[in-house]
Amino acid sequence: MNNSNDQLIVRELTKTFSIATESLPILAGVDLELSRGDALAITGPSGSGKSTLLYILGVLDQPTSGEVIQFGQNPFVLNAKEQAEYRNHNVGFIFQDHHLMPQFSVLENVLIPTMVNQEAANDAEERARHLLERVGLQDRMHHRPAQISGGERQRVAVCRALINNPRLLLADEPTGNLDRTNTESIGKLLLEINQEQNTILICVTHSSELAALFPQHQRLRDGLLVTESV
Ligand SMILES: Nc1ncnc2c1ncn2[C@@H]1O[C@H](COP(=O)(O)OP(=O)(O)OP(=O)(O)O)[C@@H](O)[C@H]1O
Repeated sequence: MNNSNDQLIVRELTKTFSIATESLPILAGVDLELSRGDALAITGPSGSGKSTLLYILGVLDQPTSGEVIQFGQNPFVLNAKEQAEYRNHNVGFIFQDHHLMPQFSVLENVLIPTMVNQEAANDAEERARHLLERVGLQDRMHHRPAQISGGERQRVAVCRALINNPRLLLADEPTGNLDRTNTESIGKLLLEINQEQNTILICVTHSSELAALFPQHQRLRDGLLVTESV
């Protein structure tokens, strides 16, 4: 039986943006249930609300209505400071653009999220080194982001997302700037790490090649998630 402490549960989630007097419904009742170890790719047309959904799941935006329970907790009842702590402890983000700090080394970039997490800071450097070794960057730790390749930069971003041991890993078009070979290798890396660290992995992508690697695939259409046959 599934334990709700290990689950992400979304029921009837809606999101409507209001611009002046216009209201723009984007998510129209999304249902989703995932457990630790699950990996889901979400595809859908441009503007269908994929990033909006991911931002809500990452507690970076509020739903308009509906229920979101993550690991037995509703993060939307928390105040802003508590939400920031919740995100830091539970959620890892990977974006299309790596957002690495150019003036810091690869190792320092991976350590940034530990600076506000005292608990994680203890053995942080050892874990950062271990993660960078895990993704094959043991010889690039002291390079600056400009001194490594695009695929390597995205591997650093993966390590940075993992440094606080998140239970939920969210990737928004993580291979959008990469070629086919790097797309496949980042996709496989995310899926291997998802299994090794028992995370819930959700990846939004336009790449059908990347989505095809995932054991679960849903499409966002007309504000709803629809299962795609694999
Ligand atoms: N803060 C906002 N205020 C108003 N409208 C917004 C806001 N954020 C997103 N939208 C609108 O919501 C819709 C969905 O945007 P979203 O970025 O989630 O789509 P997407 O499926 O991720 O698109 P893409 O594949 O092009 O990245 C878009 O039409 C966008 O203009």
